[in-house]
Amino acid sequence: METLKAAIPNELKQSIRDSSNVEDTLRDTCSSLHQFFLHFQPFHQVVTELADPSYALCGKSKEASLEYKQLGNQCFFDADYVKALDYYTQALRRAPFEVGDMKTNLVATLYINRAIVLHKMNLLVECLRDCNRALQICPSYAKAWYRRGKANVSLGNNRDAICDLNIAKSVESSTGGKRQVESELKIILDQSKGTNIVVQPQYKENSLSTVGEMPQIKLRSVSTPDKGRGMVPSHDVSPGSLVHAEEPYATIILKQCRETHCHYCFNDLPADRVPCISCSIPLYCSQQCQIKAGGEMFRISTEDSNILKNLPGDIGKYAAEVIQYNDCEQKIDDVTEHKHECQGVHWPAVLPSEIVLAGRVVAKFLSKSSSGDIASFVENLELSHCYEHMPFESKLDSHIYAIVLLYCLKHSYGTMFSIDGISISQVVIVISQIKVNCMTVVRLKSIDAHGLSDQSGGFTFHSSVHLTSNVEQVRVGKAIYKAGSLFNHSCQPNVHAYFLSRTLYLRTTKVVAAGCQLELSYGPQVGLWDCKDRQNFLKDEYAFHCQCAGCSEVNLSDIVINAFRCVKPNCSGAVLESRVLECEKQKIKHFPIPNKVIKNDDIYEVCLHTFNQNDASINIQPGYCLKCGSYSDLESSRTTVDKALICIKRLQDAIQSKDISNTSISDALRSLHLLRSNLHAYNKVIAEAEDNIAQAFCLVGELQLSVDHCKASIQILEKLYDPDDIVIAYELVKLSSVQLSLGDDSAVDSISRIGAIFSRYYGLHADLVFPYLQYLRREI
Ligand SMILES: C[S@@+](CC[C@H](N)C(=O)[O-])C[C@H]1O[C@@H](n2cnc3c(N)ncnc32)[C@H](O)[C@@H]1O
Repeated sequence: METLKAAIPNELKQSIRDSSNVEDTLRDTCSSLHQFFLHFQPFHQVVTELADPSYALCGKSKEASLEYKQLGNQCFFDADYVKALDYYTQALRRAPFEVGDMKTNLVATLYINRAIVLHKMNLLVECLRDCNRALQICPSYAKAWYRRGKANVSLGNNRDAICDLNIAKSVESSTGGKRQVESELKIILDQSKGTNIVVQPQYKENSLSTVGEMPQIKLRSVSTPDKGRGMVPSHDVSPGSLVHAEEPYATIILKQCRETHCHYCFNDLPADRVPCISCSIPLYCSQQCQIKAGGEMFRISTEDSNILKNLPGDIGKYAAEVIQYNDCEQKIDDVTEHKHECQGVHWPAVLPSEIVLAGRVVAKFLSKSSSGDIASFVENLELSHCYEHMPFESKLDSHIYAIVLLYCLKHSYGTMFSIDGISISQVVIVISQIKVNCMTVVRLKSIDAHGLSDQSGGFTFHSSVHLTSNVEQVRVGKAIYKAGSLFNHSCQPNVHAYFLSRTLYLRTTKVVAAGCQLELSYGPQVGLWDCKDRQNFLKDEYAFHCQCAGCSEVNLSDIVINAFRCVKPNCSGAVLESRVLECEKQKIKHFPIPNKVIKNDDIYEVCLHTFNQNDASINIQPGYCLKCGSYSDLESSRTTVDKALICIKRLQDAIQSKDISNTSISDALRSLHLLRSNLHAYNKVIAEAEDNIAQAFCLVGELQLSVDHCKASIQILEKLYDPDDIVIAYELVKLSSVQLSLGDDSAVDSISRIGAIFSRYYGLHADLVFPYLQYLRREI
């Protein structure tokens, strides 16, 4: 890409810098750049490498698959099942579907090899699912029926096991094999004599289960002068109400999650992950997701399935059920998001995620449009964009990527569209729409103090240890939601956005009066960063200047979050550095002070002097206390704080490496003292230091001290955020787990508070989003 960029003539770059969609100059710059590339050999080279399957490493390869299979076999014989599992998955990723290995289909063989490993690892349901997959490909695969029978025995499903083994006996061709199955059958039949055989339900593929809560609130779109379109409710809405639920228009997994999360539903990948049938990039949690993303199903050879027709009545019915239930349930959507990328080509793996997402948006349009009229594409999408406000580098990148992407898509869509100034400019706009409207899909993950994470939602706890649990938000994907894009941003949001699988849910966290905007946070919010940092982030990421109440009205959090303390011993005033002060001064000037502030408000406590001034004559200087006007030498305080922070960082590293010494804790305690004597009591840095020290004390078993420091951290965060903010609930999760370990009765209060906050933010979905909650509830 850099070669392409460097070769573009300066004159053309200048036109791109000045290009605008409004004045229609964008089409000309797109057309000129396209013409330039057409005569530039390295461009053709780039496109060939990206879009020609013969150059790509993402296709299927029998040789590569067999190599991984061999490595898997070796690890299996060495009883290294974890590695064997991984090698068989890698082999499956690369195995071409139609290829045989000895007499059996290679993919089916690999599923069975992996099923045996899963059985050894006692992952029985996963083992059963792999057997089903092998049988869907080769219904008369005796080894697969046999393995299925063995897994069913381990699961206590004797009835199914007997059926499986009977089928295995019937389809097994060798006498030795038949004898082995017979002896296995005899053992189960003997065991089952005199006992009632339990009929278990068939183990199905993972399903995308969601709780059936539907939004009941009527919303309408309104137009506002400062934020464009926005969404408002038609009547008053109480906190915790579900106001919106939506499936995405298009999604893409983030590169760093490709090996850990399902490429379709974004949930954690299980041990029996399912690779794409036609290329070696995506991994799915189930066949359902694989089919929904790629549109391809395992194909059963008719010749092979005929063998099952010879089975006696009941057993034949049973076999048909095992190998076909997925097909019956599965409704295949013609518009699948991965199909057009799925020819083993390189571009979906190497282009930036946003560009691959733009490809998915375009592909969705193309597969739905009859004429391939790409000129009307952007209009149909009805999303806002920021092309005019994008910096030059982004404008240039989007021109280059739009041309490259269209050439890559051409390989899948042939003559459905022509590549010219019109189509390229449409894709440039789509790229800028993605910049403004794309949501990051996140998952909540809890990590205990020993670094173990809750992968499956199923917790196994030792009765004596209640581990501290840190709640972490993991960014897993990017998605476009068409109606969801109409909700504006606020740094003091009244709506909380979260995701179950790929579905977006929006829930109110405050009372919202009829006609008032429902606003969510695009990332930054009051309490997380100061006003300047939030505004810079929104400018860089979304290209707008935030006009929300949090950025225009004075609030306690923005004043104290980075503040120093006053030199006067008992003064609670905040002292600001110039960077923060500039931003706050703007707000103070426009804040109707006497009306809004009550004298005993915290905010009055930290900047009383400022409020006593007439707003016309406000003259605050960096380094002067906002309450009493005393001067502090911020340079010397900054030096002390920086030194103390080095020490806190050392403790953080020690926590990460689980190597905490008494010296590192006592050094951190001294640093905490220095922070407290230089920074304002509500400064976020103190909260973070308290939190680190709490974690360290927990790890060395000093649980009471851990509780004390955890509480100190929460007290500050309650000043920076709303006391009922979800961030406080995350902190309370840590506190309550240590309190439980101590047998401290106040755990009950902490857990009730967590429950109340979670149900406001996640409603009926709270337990699904954060299964650890169920464990905490059980404890009280
Ligand atoms: C996802 S869209 C929201 C819907 C948009 N207002 C529309 O008309 O389509 C994001 C765009 O809305 C505007 N916007 C959203 N929140 C804003 C805020 N707090 N301040 C200023 N503009 C905002 C910006 O133009 C931003 O690029």
